[in-house]
Amino acid sequence: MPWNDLLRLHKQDPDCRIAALFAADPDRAERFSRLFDGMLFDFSKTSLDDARLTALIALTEACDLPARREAMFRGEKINTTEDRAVLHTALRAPEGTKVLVDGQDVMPEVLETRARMARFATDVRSGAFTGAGGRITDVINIGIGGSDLGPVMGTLALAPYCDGPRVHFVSNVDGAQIHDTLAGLDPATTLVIVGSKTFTTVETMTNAATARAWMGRCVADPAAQFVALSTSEDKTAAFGIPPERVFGFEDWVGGRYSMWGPIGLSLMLAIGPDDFDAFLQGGAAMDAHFRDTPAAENLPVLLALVGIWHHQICGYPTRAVLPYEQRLTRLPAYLQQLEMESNGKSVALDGSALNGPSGPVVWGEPGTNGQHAFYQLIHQGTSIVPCEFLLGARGHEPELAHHHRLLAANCLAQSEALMRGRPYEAALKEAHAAGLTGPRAETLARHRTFTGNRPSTTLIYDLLTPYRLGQIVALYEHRVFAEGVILGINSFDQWGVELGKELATALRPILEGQESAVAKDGSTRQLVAFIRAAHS
Ligand SMILES: O=P(O)(O)OC[C@H]1O[C@](O)(CO)[C@@H](O)[C@@H]1O
Repeated sequence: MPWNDLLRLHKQDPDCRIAALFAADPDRAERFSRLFDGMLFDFSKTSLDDARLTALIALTEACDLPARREAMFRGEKINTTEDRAVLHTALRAPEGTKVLVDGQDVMPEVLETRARMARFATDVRSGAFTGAGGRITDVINIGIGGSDLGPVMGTLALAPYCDGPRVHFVSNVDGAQIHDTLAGLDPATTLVIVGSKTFTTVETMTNAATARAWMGRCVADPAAQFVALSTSEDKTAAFGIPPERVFGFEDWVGGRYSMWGPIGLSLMLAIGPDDFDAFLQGGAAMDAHFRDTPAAENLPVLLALVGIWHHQICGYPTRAVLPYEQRLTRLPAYLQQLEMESNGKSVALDGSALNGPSGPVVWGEPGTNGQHAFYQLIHQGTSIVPCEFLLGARGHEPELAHHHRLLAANCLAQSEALMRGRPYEAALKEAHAAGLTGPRAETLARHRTFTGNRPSTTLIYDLLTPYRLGQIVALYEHRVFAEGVILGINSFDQWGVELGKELATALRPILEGQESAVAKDGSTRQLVAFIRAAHS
């Protein structure tokens, strides 16, 4: 039983010193790192050794990960609760690939939509497509969750490649966001993209209606400057967007896996179809690697296994994602949806209660900013937080290479400090050297002691190009899938978001004063009363 083996291996040496593993094995860094297509995943600063890694790999065999993976790529309906295939990989598959769903090759339609998107993006970027006031200067992507986070994250990440119209994102139903976004824009030169898989999400439809009313005040035919991205042609037509500006996709693309197709249109408009193609190629390269590489060499599988070691076996409750890459500032938020909406479940695929913990809490912030905020807890708090560092070896600003050297030095210093720590004796010596003596020196030394032995991994690559971003996003997608398979979870549904939506619908007439709050609990009644009072 691999789970029992893993628990036993952890129990045998729960405080195994990572630094001692390095001391015992001069080749540890190489042996616990994997290089793939320009990126190096270094997991040597963890407490994994050969036996532990072998037991983790046995997990992938016990759940038959290779067969499950093939089932996904082959278009089988592995999202069983929604009876859907899971084929976001088709969106980035190269021409010539065949992908069957219910016996039908979906690739001709995928490629046709990709080509239509490229033609439209080229027209907008060149000025061939205009608004009522001429060339499009600004694009607003209205969408939420998977219809927002991927394009926002990608557009920020690839800022050096953005040479199209300015792209803005509105997701929150809080009117403050659309108000502040529209405030600086000219409706006559703005294009509005409404991105929603279902075209029913209340936040998106509310924002879309507000944007249409705003545009309608200056533009005779506002629908002419609207684009829809959705699986639902009926609903986009009912909203008044003509079919030539609707880019459709199928229900086998999950919202949080959808930035590779129509939902990525805002990114394509920003960086252009060629760079968007490079992004797809990076994703496809990671697909081929994930599909064809044995577990011990397979980057997404190894990321999943290291995560399982830390969360399910060592019991560390959260994981920090720390990009030393300011332009990946929204990567942690993107990964929160990808990982927590996918694997935050307590029921296994067969409907039974999950046998152990689900996926962990994922959080983070770019370095070096985080160092001056929450790293204190990471270094000295009582909870151990495994850290995932990401670092580009080069930046896009050669004239600012000294900034980048400092950035890289900080990233490397953090993982070194987390592992090495500073023993009490060293802290005491420093206190003595600073002229302190007796109990004062000892107390200060205790405050300045770092236990160390805190695990981290580093994903390092040359430069954050569109191709590289594609690899990184697909790497994390497959990591989530591999983790879900090992835990026995369906990573592709999200029933846990439904109840809040239903209750919000019921609360709306109560807040409007049309219905009574009497059936609500005391806290909800009190909050309703406070809001109503503020409006009276
Ligand atoms: O694209 P849609 O259908 O508007 O959904 C937006 C988001 O809402 C969710 O369904 C959760 O409420 C996400 O899974 C999805 O990404």
